[in-house]
Amino acid sequence: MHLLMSASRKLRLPAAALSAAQERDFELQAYGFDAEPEQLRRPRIVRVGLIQNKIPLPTDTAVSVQVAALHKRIAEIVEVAAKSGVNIVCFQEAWTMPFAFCTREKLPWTEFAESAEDGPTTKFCQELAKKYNMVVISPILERDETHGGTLWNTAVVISSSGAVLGKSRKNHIPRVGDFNESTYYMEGNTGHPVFQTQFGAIAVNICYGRHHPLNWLMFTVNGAEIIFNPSATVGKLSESMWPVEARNAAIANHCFTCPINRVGTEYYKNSFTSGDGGKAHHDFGYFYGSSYVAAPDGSRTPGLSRVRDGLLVVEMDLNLCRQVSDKWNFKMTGRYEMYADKLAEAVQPGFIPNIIKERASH
Ligand SMILES: NC(=O)NCCC(=O)O
Repeated sequence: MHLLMSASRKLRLPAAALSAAQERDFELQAYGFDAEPEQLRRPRIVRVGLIQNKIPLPTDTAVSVQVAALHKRIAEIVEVAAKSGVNIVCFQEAWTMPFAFCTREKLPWTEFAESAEDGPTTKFCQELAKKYNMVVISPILERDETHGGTLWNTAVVISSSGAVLGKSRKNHIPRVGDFNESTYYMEGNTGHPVFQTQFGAIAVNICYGRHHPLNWLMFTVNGAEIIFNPSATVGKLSESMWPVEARNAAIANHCFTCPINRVGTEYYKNSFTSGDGGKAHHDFGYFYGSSYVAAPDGSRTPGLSRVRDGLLVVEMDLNLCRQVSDKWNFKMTGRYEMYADKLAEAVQPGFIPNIIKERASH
């Protein structure tokens, strides 16, 4: 056997899970990654579930009705995740709402915001977590009443006990295409938290943070073994980058990465523009799904559908992270002290870039 040649293999799921997925009209795929046996550590096997979905109702439906429909849809998919043995489930970015930030309108979209600590969606997820002994990662639009009712793009992490373990706010806010999110919330202030769960050390790098290699790095500096990347992104803009970035992050940081994207096209009654000379339009384009999991050795699962709701179940042995690290030594060979010193200089106003030029000859 080749050392550390883990490729994703197909995983068999219970017939009850497969038939429920078919009845409920979503794709169900399952894969596994292996690691070498070790003498001193037992395998650390964990199953993650990635859920991608379209919004079930038109965007001009009453806010509470849209939220209730999304709760219902997710509950029926999570039930299948439980039947499939999932230990940690993650939903897509801002999963309780249409991705309406393109519009720049405040109402009704800001009404989707909820408390991360005790909002109705967090309570809903706490029930799921307790019922299925599952860690739930719930990315929502957060309203922070303690700080003037400010909005944030936040992933709430709920332990399998049902307790809120904490939250991780989106560090990088896009200013590209129709992603007009900077109208609503600021760059997150929670840093790079890692949540120690009974199934492993996990972190959440929300959507656009995917394009920032140092953002991934910092989560693993804090010890993340699995980094979830709940996203909302569209075909024309990012589909060529999607298969590369999270996979590269898994390799560069000796961890598993789990990018998730929503599906479908969301239509808005009022047209909007985004300052790029384009005609006013009513939608973002299509969200292309394609959620997948990448492993530290560079292998990955196939992606879910580009158009259908889906649940991707992936079993992994977390021992693979240290095995790949011991082989490639990126953490050991990284010159972090050199980068840290130089970056500290580079962010100062008086910084002079180190560029060596040929002297003019006379
Ligand atoms: N939701 C979000 O940050 N989207 C930005 C576009 C992208 O990162 O592909």
